[in-house]
Amino acid sequence: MAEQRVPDDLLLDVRNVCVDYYAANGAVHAVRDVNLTLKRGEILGLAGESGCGKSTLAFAIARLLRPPAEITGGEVLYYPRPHTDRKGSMVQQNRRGRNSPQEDVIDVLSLSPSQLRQFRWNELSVVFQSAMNALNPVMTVGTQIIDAIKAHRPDMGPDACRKRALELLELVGIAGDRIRSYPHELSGGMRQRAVIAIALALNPEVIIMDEPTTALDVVVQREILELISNLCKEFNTALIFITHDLSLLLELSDRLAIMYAGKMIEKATSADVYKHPRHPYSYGLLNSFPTLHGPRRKMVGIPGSPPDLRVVSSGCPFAARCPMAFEPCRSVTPVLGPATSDNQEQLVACHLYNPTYAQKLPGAQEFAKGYEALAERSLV
Ligand SMILES: Nc1ncnc2c1ncn2[C@@H]1O[C@H](COP(=O)(O)OP(=O)(O)OP(=O)(O)O)[C@@H](O)[C@H]1O
Repeated sequence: MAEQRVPDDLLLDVRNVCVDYYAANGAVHAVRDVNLTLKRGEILGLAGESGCGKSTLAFAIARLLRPPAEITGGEVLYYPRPHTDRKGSMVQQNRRGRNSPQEDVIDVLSLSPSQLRQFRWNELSVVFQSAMNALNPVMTVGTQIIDAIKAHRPDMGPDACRKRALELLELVGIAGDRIRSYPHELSGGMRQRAVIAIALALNPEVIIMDEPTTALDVVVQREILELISNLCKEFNTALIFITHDLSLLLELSDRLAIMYAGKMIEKATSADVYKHPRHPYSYGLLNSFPTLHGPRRKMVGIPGSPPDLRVVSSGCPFAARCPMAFEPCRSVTPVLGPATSDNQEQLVACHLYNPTYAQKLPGAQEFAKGYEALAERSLV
């Protein structure tokens, strides 16, 4: 059988990844057989309620998980740019597509500790939750940026490092004279910008940001999101942006991946999710947050809470909270597939779209009615 050609713009291919946390009262199956792809320069939003496995998946991709977490299956394949493309990579260039991506694919889960150190920062950097508190309080912002550069580019002299630090500060909108400022001398938004500067320091191909703006007020949050989006576009840096706020992701991301109970339940372009959130959970999540733009929507929320991730049962994990659940949802596990035959890009794991069970495609009205009825019942 002929080998399938890897698309030129493919950067990350996460295949069937499973992660468990081993606890005294049983293993928590936090990520269950997740597949995900990320293209070069793409902004992918990873959404889902608290505890659905977003951070665990991101940590698995970056190989940052520590015991009691264990990756129990799957692969994380990374397609680096050819070396010929990387000359002078400290100064960002227009990035080109690759000739033969199959040639030097990296299996992230099999990297040795020293290979991992190379991989992180150079190829992938991570901005954690409450990132602005990640800065060292007793070091100036400049020193912290320069240290990050020096650690990975020992060949760079002090002047070149300082020049690069100033360049990075300017990129994220911080005046150069702030290079001597300590974190406590900066506002929350500025600290967040400094953290982004560090993440960009070595010009990685992909940045993972896990709820980086939740501690900021809405206005500053929007400024930071705009900055992130502009920088990613300017340097063709791919981004996995994690948040539970789906409406925020609709504005920032090219594509969305929505998780529930450790599983991927919908994957689609942001435009498609905006028009038609296909999974009842995606609809509920979208209507749990107000939007600054777009049509006014009635906020309904999703009554109930996610299931115990220690239990493995058949059926849809969302069935117990789903306003549209019907018989097969409780016994047959849905798999991701196209929601409609005319759009192979919008994948949903829901029996409502399985012709074997369902007759008519549900629309926003049915979802809205369903959730309202559910909310009324949960008040009784
Ligand atoms: N050290 C741990 N031991 C046991 N279970 C854990 C541990 N860390 C996380 N979990 C469980 O793994 C599941 C996934 O957690 P994770 O933090 O990845 O979710 P999340 O979607 O990123 O949530 P949040 O937005 O709150 O960070 C949750 O059920 C959580 O309770």
